[in-house]
Amino acid sequence: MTSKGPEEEHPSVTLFRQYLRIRTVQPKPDYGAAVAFLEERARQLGLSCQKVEVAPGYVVTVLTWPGTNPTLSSILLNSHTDVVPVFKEYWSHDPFEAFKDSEGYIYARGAQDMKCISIQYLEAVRRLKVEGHQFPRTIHMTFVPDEEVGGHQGMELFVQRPEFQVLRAGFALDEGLANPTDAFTVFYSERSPWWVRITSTGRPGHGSRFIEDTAAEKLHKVVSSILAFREKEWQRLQSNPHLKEGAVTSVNLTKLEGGVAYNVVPATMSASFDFRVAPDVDLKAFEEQLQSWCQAAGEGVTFEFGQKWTQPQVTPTDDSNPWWAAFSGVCKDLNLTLEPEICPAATDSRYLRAVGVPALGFSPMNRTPVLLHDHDERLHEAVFLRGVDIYTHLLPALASVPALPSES
Ligand SMILES: CSCC[C@H](NC=O)C(=O)O
Ligand SMILES: [Zn+2]
Ligand SMILES: [Zn+2]
Repeated sequence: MTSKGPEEEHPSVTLFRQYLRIRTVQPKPDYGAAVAFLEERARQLGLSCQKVEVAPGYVVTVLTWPGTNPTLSSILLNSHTDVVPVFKEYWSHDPFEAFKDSEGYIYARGAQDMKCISIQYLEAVRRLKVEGHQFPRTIHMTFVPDEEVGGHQGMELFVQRPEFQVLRAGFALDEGLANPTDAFTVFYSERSPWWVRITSTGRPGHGSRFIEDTAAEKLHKVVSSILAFREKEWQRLQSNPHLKEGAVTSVNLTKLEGGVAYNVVPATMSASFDFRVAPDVDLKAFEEQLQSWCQAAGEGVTFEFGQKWTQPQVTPTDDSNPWWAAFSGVCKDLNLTLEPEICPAATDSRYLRAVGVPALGFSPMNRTPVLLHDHDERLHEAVFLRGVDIYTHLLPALASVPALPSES
């Protein structure tokens, strides 16, 4: 399916490259251009297009292909429209040009995360419609803003809206990760992001003196406790070949703040940590642990949250879950090897799962290095087109799952 020159490029690849050129890059994404692009897709596909402004300037675009049995819950195909910033000087090609090299690799921010998937959904639906198919369940494609900065002005608000209730989502697909091997990664849960800022206060004074009870000394103690915990989790991961990254809790020290001059001992210093808490962790006990690390460091050490997710959910990956049975059944028929895992990072799936919608994180990219958020993010056009094929098989199965006990 690889095409060589632009004149023989597959139209789905051309569309993908057009979408990649829209600069929906944080922190100032051009959402207007993305919404206009999606409205035009809806028009071309003969699908209804609803725009839900969840916050001023933040529009969720919903394209709907109605099913034949409106009593059944629907399939939600979710993708976010924003992409992360770039360090342009490290790229081999302009990250918003969607350059395709002679081998067929498409270079662009969003090539993996996750503009590929938006277009794959659209192209799979187009193909199935053209072939005259109709399925019992309605398929909604949701294109949401703001995911890359936490989804607080996107999916988090959307799931609380009446427009979301009306969709009656029974099951959702969302993003996953590329897999460098022959297998495909699928996420059934994710770790909870806890962004924690620890502030230490202590006695100030002249930098030449042996001052006791300084902010720095106490902050150092907490940092040591947390980094020791990090090491323990890292060792746990390293020593057990059955554990994948998402199954342990990670933490990184990502910010240190404080101080005004070399010779002034500051009264306040802070350290910020990005924790990703595994879904089997008792969150109450974990917060108590944070508390006790701070207390052990001395007086005047406190913490606050920049992000605190407390509703981790797991979508079952056994045949008791009819959605999993349909999804994995198709993969089996297509001879795709699945590697079910817990997503190490956070996606909009957490908001969906938290309101009771089972969700799988799946980006159909195998034999592809994980380049999301990285320099030279790229995807081979053949892998992209194979992804369209895969969705072309997944959608009929998912949209034909018979009525669940709760639906009859
Ligand atoms: C925790 S809100 C930020 C969400 C972000 N998601 C994708 O990279 C992440 O850092 O996982
Ligand atoms: Zn993403
Ligand atoms: Zn991302």
